[in-house]
Amino acid sequence: MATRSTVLITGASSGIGATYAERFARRGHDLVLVARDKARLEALSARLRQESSVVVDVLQADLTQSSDLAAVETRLRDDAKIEILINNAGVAQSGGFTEQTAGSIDRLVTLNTTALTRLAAAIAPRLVKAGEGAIVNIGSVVGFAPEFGQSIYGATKAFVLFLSQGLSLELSPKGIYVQAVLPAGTRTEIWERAGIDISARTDLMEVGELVDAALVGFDRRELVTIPPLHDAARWDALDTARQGLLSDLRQAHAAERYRAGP
Ligand SMILES: NC(=O)C1=CN([C@@H]2O[C@H](COP(=O)(O)OP(=O)(O)OC[C@H]3O[C@@H](n4cnc5c(N)ncnc54)[C@H](OP(=O)(O)O)[C@@H]3O)[C@@H](O)[C@H]2O)C=CC1
Ligand SMILES: N[C@@H](C=O)C(=O)O
Repeated sequence: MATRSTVLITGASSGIGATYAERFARRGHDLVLVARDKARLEALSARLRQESSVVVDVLQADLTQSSDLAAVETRLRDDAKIEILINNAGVAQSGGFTEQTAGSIDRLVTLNTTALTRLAAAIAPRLVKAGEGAIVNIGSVVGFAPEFGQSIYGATKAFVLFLSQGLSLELSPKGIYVQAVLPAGTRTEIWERAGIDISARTDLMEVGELVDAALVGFDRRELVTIPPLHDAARWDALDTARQGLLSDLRQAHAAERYRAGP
């Protein structure tokens, strides 16, 4: 990837996305920043232009709205300078499953999965044609953890991990790097936005530390980056066990244990 290739970051007005913007600007990358809050995007852009002398473009978009999503897809398809997509925009779940409404479910699923997938699909063909580029999808350790009680949110993050692993198998042979980043609790506005009280939480990672760790994985071209996981062997063992299961699954007959009988 060109040293000054442009990075498009969704959810760039705060938190992890805004921190990615700072870090890539420091690395000399031009930026396209996407979110709903144009004032915050403009303020961040002005600061980064001044601090890092990079080109920063603001693209206001609500990625749950089809016309806005289509505009970002068009930018990803048409702007040959964009070689890196940071698929970051996301919302957490407020309340339990039975407290959800059609609207809250649509927002969670549309932003965290549909928009992320559509944007990856928009840039991938152009990156494949160029033979280089990167797609970074921000998942979550909650995607491993139905026990954490955010069943829909966690399902969207399990989707992000699965999609990233699948895209890597399909695209890495064509020169495209795909990374899934799985943070654990990180101190950002996502909690307040979801009405979740974190005042008693002592286990939240600071967002700068999170993004810096994610970028270490990025620079190493790691497929699944889990910044809070100190023992990488734990993930390796889990994914190896998953892969080991595959050969047992394609069977013409049901398992004995499911055979109706006396
Ligand atoms: N913080 C944490 O503990 C963890 C976060 N994550 C993931 O990290 C990612 C970033 O979240 P984080 O930085 O923590 O949270 P923030 O709430 O700080 O940032 C979320 C970003 O997404 C944008 N956004 C929200 N809704 C929309 C929308 N409809 N259209 C476009 N942009 C939108 C927000 O901007 P605006 O309101 O201006 O649109 C904001 O820039 C998410 O995918 C989240 O699931 C994963 C694990 C842990
Ligand atoms: N965003 C957090 C949960 O709400 C997380 O992914 O840990």
